[in-house]
Amino acid sequence: MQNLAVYLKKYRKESILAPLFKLLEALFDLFVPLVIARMIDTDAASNRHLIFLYFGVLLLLAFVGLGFSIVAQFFSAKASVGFAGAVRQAVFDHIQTFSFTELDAIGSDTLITRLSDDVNQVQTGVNMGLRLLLRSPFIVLGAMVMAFTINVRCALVFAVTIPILFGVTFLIMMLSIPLFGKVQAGLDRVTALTRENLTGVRVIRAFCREQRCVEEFEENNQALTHLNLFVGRLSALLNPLTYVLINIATVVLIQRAGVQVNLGSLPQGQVVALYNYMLQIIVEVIKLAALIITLNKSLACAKRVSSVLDIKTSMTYPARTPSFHMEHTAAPAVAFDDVSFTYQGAGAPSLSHISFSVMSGETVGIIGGTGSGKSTLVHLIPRFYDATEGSIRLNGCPIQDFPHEILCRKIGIVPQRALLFQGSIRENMKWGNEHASDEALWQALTCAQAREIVENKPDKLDFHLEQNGRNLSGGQKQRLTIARALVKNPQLLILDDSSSALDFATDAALRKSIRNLGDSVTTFLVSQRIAAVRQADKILVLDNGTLVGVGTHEQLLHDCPVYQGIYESQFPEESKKEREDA
Ligand SMILES: Nc1ncnc2c1ncn2[C@@H]1O[C@H](COP(=O)(O)OP(=O)(O)OP(=O)(O)O)[C@@H](O)[C@H]1O
Repeated sequence: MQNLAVYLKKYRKESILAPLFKLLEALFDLFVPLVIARMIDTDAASNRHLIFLYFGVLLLLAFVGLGFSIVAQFFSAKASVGFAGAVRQAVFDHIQTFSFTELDAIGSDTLITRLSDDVNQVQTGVNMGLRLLLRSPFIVLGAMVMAFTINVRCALVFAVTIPILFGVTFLIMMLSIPLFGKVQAGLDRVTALTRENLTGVRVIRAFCREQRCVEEFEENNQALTHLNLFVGRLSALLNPLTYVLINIATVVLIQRAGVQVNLGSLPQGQVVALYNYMLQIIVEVIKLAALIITLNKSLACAKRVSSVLDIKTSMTYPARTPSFHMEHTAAPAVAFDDVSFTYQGAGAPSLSHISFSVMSGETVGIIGGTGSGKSTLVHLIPRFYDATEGSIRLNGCPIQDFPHEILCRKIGIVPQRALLFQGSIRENMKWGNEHASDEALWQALTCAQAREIVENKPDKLDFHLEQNGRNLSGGQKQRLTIARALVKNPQLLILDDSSSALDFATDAALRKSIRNLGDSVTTFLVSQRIAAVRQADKILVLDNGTLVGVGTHEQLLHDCPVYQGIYESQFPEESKKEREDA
């Protein structure tokens, strides 16, 4: 958790001043019962002015205490809010460094809970901790010391009660700490279900799964509620237990003090002072109990936030570009050499011993059945994942030697799921190149067969896209994401099944304009459709993670049984005719 403490260091001054002012407030509070005792023990008839003086002192103590309390609150709020802001930013920045392997392993739902709810809990913990962590024990122990200055025999009641109080508090704390972690994990599950439900609402309704979703949510929500209730009850035990203990102690105290008052060895005012000290202890122990519950929650949340910061990304990039002479223009644009890849936690490899090379300017089709490894293969090129075995080279240079920005600049990838962000079309297009002119944007849109879509929108390039581009159709989104990748002028363009929502004519026109991009652009077209890849210079056929064929459409029809099978299933008439002709 030291990795979180670093962010509080920036608020060192506030973190010292907040408890300090709280201690000053506490010190003033401790004098109040003494002044009241003096007031009671003063003969009112002969010393009226003294009574008014004590009254004035009491008012002064109250106002000065209030002033200290406000200042302490200011500093603790400043420190805790600033600290939480810095932690939130640090966690967000750190997540950006994660490779897909880490993101897959930890899961986005728990990251959202940790970044929002957990950080908020830590903020509350820091705020309360700075104000009360020292104040409450200080008042409890201070009240005991003051009691000893009044009467040692009565003060012994305090000396016995206070350690028992601390013991009970500690026991409940130890029991509840691990449960708070479980509560947050339960919250992760509920967040995951909510997210899945909201993002998949159309599918859920189409399959009439609303009732099942409600039941599943209810099940998890109930489990979370029960756990929360159990932890709440456990923590709530603290208050009645401490009340009972203090009330017993108060009865014993009054009995002892009463005896001494009867004997004439203790003035009545001092009994009231002792009683007031006992009341102060009750109030502070209640605050302490609330503080401990909050701190427990905060600690459990802080551990979860800290564990995100502890994750080291498995992907590192060099700071410097490989020198120009290391990138050979004559070398293949992309070369896979005996590449295998297994997802973390998956038993079997998703790709096994893949070797092929592609020259600059070539168009490569990747085809294969569902789950054959097509997306996995293209995800290795921009280093979404690193190959578990073998090597991948770009222009003769290992991909691990490219700094992140250079790799990003070289490769334009259009993922299977078209994703656009809230903002104007122009803003989205400029993700590819922030300096791109409108002319360059229109060029990319034209190439991606998206010009008409934008021209028909009321504000053209300024048309506002909703979150996830939900005010566009699936095909429109796909074309805009292709245009976004083209704005980059990438050397490598990867289209991962990104024309699946396009009609045949648009798909054909798109492929034609991509083929015309020129010799400097190497294109990977991932598809399950033969029509989408048949004109590629080279087609890779994947079957269950292995490369079972490489060649042109004609070559593969001749010598790749898997390709033949796909062709027959998609073009039954033609393949029948070809067989008859043969
Ligand atoms: N993040 C992941 N974690 C674990 N296994 C994965 C992950 N992504 C994919 N896989 C597995 O890897 C294999 C290849 O998946 P991949 O997505 O590359 O197939 P694909 O050929 O692109 O399929 P499709 O045409 O359906 O998109 C599948 O068995 C899949 O279950």
